[in-house]
Amino acid sequence: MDDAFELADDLGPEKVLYLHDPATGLRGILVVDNVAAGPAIGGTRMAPDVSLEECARLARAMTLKNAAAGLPHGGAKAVIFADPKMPAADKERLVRAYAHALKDVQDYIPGPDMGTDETAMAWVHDMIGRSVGLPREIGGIPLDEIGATGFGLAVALETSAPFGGLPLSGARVALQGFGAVGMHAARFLAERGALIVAASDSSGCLHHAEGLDVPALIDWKRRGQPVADFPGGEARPRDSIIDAECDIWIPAARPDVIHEGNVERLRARVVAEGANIPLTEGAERRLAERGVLVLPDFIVNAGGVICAAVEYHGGRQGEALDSIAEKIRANVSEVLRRAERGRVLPRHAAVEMARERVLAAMRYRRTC
Ligand SMILES: NC(=O)C1=CN([C@@H]2O[C@H](COP(=O)(O)OP(=O)(O)OC[C@H]3O[C@@H](n4cnc5c(N)ncnc54)[C@H](OP(=O)(O)O)[C@@H]3O)[C@@H](O)[C@H]2O)C=CC1
Ligand SMILES: O=C(O)CCC(=O)C(=O)O
Repeated sequence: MDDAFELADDLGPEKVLYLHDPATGLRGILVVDNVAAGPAIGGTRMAPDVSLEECARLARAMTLKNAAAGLPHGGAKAVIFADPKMPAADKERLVRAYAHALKDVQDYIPGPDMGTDETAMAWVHDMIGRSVGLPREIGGIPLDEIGATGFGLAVALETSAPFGGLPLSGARVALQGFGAVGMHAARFLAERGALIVAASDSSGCLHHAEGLDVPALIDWKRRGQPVADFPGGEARPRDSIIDAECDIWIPAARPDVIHEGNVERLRARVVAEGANIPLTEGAERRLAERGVLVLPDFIVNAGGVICAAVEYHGGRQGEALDSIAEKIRANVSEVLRRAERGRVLPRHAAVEMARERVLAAMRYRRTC
C-alpha cells in the first residue's frame, strides 16, 4: 500500500508518521488512529515484517479496545522495523532514537507490544517522560510481568461459559505463542482447573494430552529455552498447534494466523483471541457456521491496556486487576448478549458497541 489515505474511514486514522534516523538505523511507523476519547495508548511492536496496513489495523483495534473498555484514551500502534532479539545495547540505542523521534507527538503514549517490554518502556520514559507498562522500580505496574492480559483472557473465558462457552475446569486448552500473553493465560487457566494440552513458540510446539506442567514450562521458557525442548511432552512442528485436539484454542502470537486456508484444521469449540487480529474475517465466519464461539480480540485481550491506563492515571496493581476483571466481565456479557439478540457474530456486536462509544466521544470534539 503506497497511499495512507486508502486506509481512511469515518474513525481515522488521524495521523500516520514515518520515522527515520540515519545515525541509528531507526526505521518505523506510527499510526494514531483516533484520539476523540483522549491521548492514544497502544503498543510499540519491534518486528522486521509489519506492513503499514497491518499497523493501521492494529491501531484501529486499539481505538475499539480502549473505547470498549471505557478508557479516556484513543488508539494507536507503532512499529520499529528490527529484530527484537538483537543485542541489548543495540536495542536500547534504537528504542531511544524511536522515543526521541516521538518527543513532540503528545497525543501518543507508547506501551509495550511484541518485541518490546518494561525495560524498553523505561528507556522511552527516560527520553520523553511519556510511556506505560513501566517497571515497578520507577512506579509502574509491569503489565507483562504480572500477566495482565492473560488474567483478562481467563476472566473472559469464565464469563463466556453461560453464553455458549465452556466451564474451565477440565477444559483442554492449546496456546499459540508462549510469551507475555500466552504463558500467563496458561497459568491463570491452569489455576482454574484447565488442562494445557499444547503450547507453541516461534520454533516449535509441545503436546501433552494429560496436561503440561505449566509452572515448570514457564520457568523453562524464562530461562530462554524453546517450548519444544521441554522434557515433559512430545515435540512436534510449530504449526501443529493448529491441529491440537482441544476445547479452547488461544492465539497469542502474530496476526492472521487462522485464515480460510487452514481454518478447517481447528478442532476447538471456543477460540479466545489473545493476539491482536489473529483470525481473518472469513475464518471467523466459517467458525461461526461450525458453531465455534470466537471471543473477539479487542474485548478479551484488553487486560494489558486497562492495566496501562490505571498506571498512567496513578493507580496501583490491585486496582488494575479489579478493573480488568470488572470491565472484561461486563463487556463479554454485553457483547455475547447483543450477538445472541441480533443473531450476529460476536465480532459484529463488539464492533457496533465500540463504534457507538467512539462516535459519541467524537461528537464532543470541537472539530466535529
Ligand atoms: N502483551 C500484552 O499485554 C498484549 C499483547 N497482545 C497481543 O498478543 C500477541 C502476543 O503478544 P506478547 O505475548 O506480548 O508477545 P511476546 O513477544 O511476549 O510473545 C510472543 C510469543 O509468540 C511466539 N511466536 C512468534 N511467532 C510465532 C509463530 N509463528 N508461531 C507460534 N508462536 C510464535 C514467540 O515465540 P518465541 O518465544 O520463540 O519468541 C513468543 O512466545 C500479540 O499479537 C500482541 O499484540 C494483545 C494485548 C495485550
Ligand atoms: O499495554 C499497552 O499499553 C499496549 C496495549 C496494546 O498494544 C494492545 O493491547 O495490543
